[in-house]
Amino acid sequence: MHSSSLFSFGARYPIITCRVSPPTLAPVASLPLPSTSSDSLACSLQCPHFQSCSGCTQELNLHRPAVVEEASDFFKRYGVEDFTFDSCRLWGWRCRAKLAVRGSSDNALIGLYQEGTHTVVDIPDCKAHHPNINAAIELLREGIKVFDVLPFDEDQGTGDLRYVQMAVTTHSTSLRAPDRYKNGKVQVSLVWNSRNEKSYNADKLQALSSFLWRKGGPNNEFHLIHSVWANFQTSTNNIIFGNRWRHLLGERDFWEHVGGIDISLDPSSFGQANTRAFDSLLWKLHKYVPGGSSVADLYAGAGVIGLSLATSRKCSSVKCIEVNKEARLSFEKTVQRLPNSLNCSITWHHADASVNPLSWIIGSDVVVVDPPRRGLDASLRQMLESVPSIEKRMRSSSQSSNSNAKEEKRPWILRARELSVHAGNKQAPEENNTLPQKLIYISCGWESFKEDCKSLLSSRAWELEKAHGFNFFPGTDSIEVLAVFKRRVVMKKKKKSGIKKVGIKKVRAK
Ligand SMILES: C[S@@+](CC[C@H](N)C(=O)[O-])C[C@H]1O[C@@H](n2cnc3c(N)ncnc32)[C@H](O)[C@@H]1O
Repeated sequence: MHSSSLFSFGARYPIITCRVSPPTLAPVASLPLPSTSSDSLACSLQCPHFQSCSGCTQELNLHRPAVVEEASDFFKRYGVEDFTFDSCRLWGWRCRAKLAVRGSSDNALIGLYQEGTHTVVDIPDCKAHHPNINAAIELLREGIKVFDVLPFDEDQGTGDLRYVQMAVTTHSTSLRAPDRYKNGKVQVSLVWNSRNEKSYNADKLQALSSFLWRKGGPNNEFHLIHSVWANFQTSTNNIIFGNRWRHLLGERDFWEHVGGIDISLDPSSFGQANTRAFDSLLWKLHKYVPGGSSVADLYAGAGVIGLSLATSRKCSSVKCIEVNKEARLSFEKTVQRLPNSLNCSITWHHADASVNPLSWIIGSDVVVVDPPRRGLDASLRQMLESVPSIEKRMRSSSQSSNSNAKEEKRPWILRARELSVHAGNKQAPEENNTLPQKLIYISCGWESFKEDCKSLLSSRAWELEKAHGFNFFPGTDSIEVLAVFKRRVVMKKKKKSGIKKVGIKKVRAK
């Protein structure tokens, strides 16, 4: 149970929508809206791991990370007076966690690194995790002990289990909607320190996964485990996952429901950690995309944003660009569950958005970018800043060239076309030379966003129309931003004609 309210702090503060949910799953009475120092207490983390674990940095005022005020002031400076902040769920929000496994089989440490070290802190009572992630961790800990699974030793490169990824699906249509979140099931991915499933320690992997399924699978009073996967990784670098994935037990497909569509997420593709907050962001985003638009979704992952727009805004075309080829399978599965009536050309391209970025946005009305924390690739940002001059050049060259379409020869475009997936009822539209009038920037990195935003605005190609913040990471001083830019209208200077103005007499109608 949670309380949901809208409260405004007047002109100086952003509008904050706060949904206060309790740290445990037991139903509690709605909490009154915090207004003074009692804010901090009502919305405090209350986590025993705070300060030893690097995951959370803010213990009080979870509903209002300090950066919100800075963001509000920043947007005001650029003409957006009505920045809003949606606070969403404050505890148990994390539906996707990657955790290191260290220590010994008798005393496994499953958690995050201590700030600035490679010492893993065990976090069995993490308040950010969906409670079923914590339950699955306990089961895993038991299995590690029973089967003498050796946690990874970074110095020696030895051991069996390096990391675990836990992802919760809250999409169970057999349950009543209010019961779905708390009954989420966990997809467990074990990152195994071997080349493949035939390696010397494969029997332990098999024993551990069977244990998780036996104790947490559908034959138990509480069905906790959705599925078990293995990822094989032997490299000495810090990269968590290797390239080889194996589905071991349970359902292969993992479904979630956000932004009005069912989405499939394989463990290897990017998924947002805060499912409910992402859902809120998507619904807000829909409002800014005119019906029937052509959309380019850059940094698309499995195409969740583009596909949700295709459905809700009846887009005429959606083009998703993503560098991780593993996301393709999830995209294809999601497309299969879209409504049959959709009259949209949908494509997903395995490509780097920073290489010839113009080719990806040409022909689109709206471009959506959702880059990693480091922000936009410089080549993409520069291209977006040059949109007006590119448009001008294209206009004059199309007037001078004849109308016969040229054969495409650029290798990176031909390659990306080969690696693309085409879905939807509609054929890909004829390529036209329009460039987007709207740019929607979704950001999880406030510092890089500010730099990109300032640069886009100083180019005078774009102006800010709206901005919203979402509490994607309660317990930290980070927020997710949704910023809407529109093309700046440039007033044409009147040409001096050189002819003297002749006074025009107003003739009154009689
Ligand atoms: C913050 S995630 C967003 C994913 C997706 N929009 C979603 O919400 O599920 C950023 C994505 O950008 C991808 N990416 C990073 N650099 C890229 C690039 N240069 N070109 C295309 N995709 C890139 C990553 O693989 C990742 O899937």
